[in-house]
Amino acid sequence: MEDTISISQDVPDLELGSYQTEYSPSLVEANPAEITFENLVYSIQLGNNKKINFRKGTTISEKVIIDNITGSLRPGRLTAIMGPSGSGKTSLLNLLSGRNITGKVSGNIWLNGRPCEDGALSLVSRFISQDDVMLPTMTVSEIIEMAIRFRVEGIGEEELESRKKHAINTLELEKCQNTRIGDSMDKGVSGGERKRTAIAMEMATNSSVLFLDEPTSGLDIYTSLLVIKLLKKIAQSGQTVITVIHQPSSDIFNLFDDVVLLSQGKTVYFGPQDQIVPYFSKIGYKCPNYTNPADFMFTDVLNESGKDISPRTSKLEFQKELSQRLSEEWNKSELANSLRSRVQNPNTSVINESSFIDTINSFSQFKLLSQRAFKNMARNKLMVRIRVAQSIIIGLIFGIVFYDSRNKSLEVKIQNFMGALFFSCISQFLPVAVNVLSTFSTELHVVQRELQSEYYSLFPYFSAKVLVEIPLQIIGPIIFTSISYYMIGFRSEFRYFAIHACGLILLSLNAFALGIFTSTLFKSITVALSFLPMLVVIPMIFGGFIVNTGSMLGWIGWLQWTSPIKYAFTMLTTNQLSGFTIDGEPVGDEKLESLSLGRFKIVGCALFLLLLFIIMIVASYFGLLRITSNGKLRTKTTSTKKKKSILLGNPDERFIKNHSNKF
Ligand SMILES: Nc1ncnc2c1ncn2[C@@H]1O[C@H](COP(=O)(O)OP(=O)(O)OP(=O)(O)O)[C@@H](O)[C@H]1O
Repeated sequence: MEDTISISQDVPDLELGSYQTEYSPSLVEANPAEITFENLVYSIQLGNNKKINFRKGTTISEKVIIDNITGSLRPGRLTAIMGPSGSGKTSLLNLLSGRNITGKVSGNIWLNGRPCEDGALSLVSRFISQDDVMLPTMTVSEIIEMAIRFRVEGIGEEELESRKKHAINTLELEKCQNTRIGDSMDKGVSGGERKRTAIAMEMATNSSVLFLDEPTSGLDIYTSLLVIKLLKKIAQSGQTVITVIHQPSSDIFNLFDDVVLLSQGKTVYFGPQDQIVPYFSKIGYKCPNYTNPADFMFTDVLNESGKDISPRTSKLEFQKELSQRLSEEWNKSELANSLRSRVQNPNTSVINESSFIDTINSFSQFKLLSQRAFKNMARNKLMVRIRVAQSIIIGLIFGIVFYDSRNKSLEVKIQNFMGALFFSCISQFLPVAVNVLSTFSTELHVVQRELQSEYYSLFPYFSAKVLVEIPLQIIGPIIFTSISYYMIGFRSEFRYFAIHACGLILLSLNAFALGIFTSTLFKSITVALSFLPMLVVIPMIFGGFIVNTGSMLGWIGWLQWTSPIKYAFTMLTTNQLSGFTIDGEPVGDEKLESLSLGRFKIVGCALFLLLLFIIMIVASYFGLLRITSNGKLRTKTTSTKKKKSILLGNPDERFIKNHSNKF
């Protein structure tokens, strides 16, 4: 066994046909890394949704997802994790890579014999998730370049170019390197190119271990084969490559060095790919000639197709019994014994600091993220155009509808002014909140993925996002005010115009913050969009125009002080009516008094709008922190320093006596 699964530097070169490019694995300077794990158990508490097993009359409050798995993943080898849907493939990958763990974990994981608690493995590994979301406005080349810049502090242009070129060449992305990623509305690269870009992003920086969750999902057979061939090349360069895969074709299956077969969270097979057919044949499952071994495992072994299930046994129970039986067979096998002895004698070679995946400092992250956000906004012409067009069109409509109100009778003039001021506020609040919510919800997926991949941290991202968006929220109200203000006939001196524009700008910033905050409340954009009207209608009702807030019941009237529309409306109305007299009569102040807008005047209202904006931005930050840390605001994150000290430290004592392995 030791021979069959030993690390082979002498793996024969693959026939890559037209994909054979000049490939120099020298870029990967990372140390070879062996991941070993023993008795891994991962279970989820079912909490309030306790499942009741009516037959046995017991309450199950825990679901075991990974059930006592032991194994070794070695450098230079491409390992496939396979199994039926729901068998625990993604959970095992997450467990090994230390991502998305929401349940209880027991067992041990080591990297070259060092205990990998506290997510230390993330320092030397990259994870490519199934949802390869990327900013649609960026090109393949820019995405790879950004990934490198986020990893290497102060990288020189020459090295950057060489790393980028290497990644592009290796992943066969030359043809589409200047094509934008695109999305469903604006088609960009193909699905296969997108997948390869995701791999290129991660392999452009050194890493000893590469985890992939279904890299071939949604791809045709030909492109899937290409992707797996590329993974094989990466493995041959010395990395440990582990991929979850669904139903591979026989060509793809033959490329794997090792296979992990799971059923109901249990190990059914864990060893060399070329031993799988003999192994199952030995325990009574003979693979027919000319049959894809992967198909054979799914149909003949894991489902025992053709076998009659007793009508008294449910499919689930049958599956459980079968998994139990197959895993017992596995545990008794010679291959399992060899694997256990491998786990007891792992490679314990030193891991150099050069193998650690770095991130740049927070200020450099902020700089890069601001540049990216500006570029993204400049390219996202549709959103900018919509914002500008909205301001022009609504400004013109207001100008026409309320045209020259100044020269109407006093009653008409005041009625028109009130209507124009209130709906000016609404026009700079509602559309902004909806636009921000819909665009930010899409961006959020990208940010979540990048945060998980530890390209940057949330604070630099959020600061850059707010900084870059502020100008857009300023331009809209300025355009709107420039068009409508003088057409309506508001006070003509410039200072009144400036105060009017400032009030609307501050309101627009509040709408921006509300849009971001709402997107952090819900996982689904549809739910968030349905919830938003409620968050907008309440400030509208308490805005001071629809209902006289002075007449409201005290226990509900306080809500007016939380409404940014109220402060903006008060600011704009005071700006137009304060000190307005007719024949010495203080008509404007009387009107203001009758509106019960409160004692805050222009400056006070501006300060409150600023305060509400700050509160909402801080709330948005914590909302983002909550959703990007899986709902746990105070997640225990281990510092990079601690992770480094774990990996640079001595191997576990139990392995020191066996310190004889060499790759
Ligand atoms: N956080 C969780 N809460 C509850 N159940 C979970 C959780 N995570 C995983 N599961 C359950 O654990 C089982 C294994 O899930 P996992 O996603 O690992 O399976 P999989 O083999 O990758 O499936 P697929 O091939 O369909 O993606 C499934 O039944 C899933 O519903």
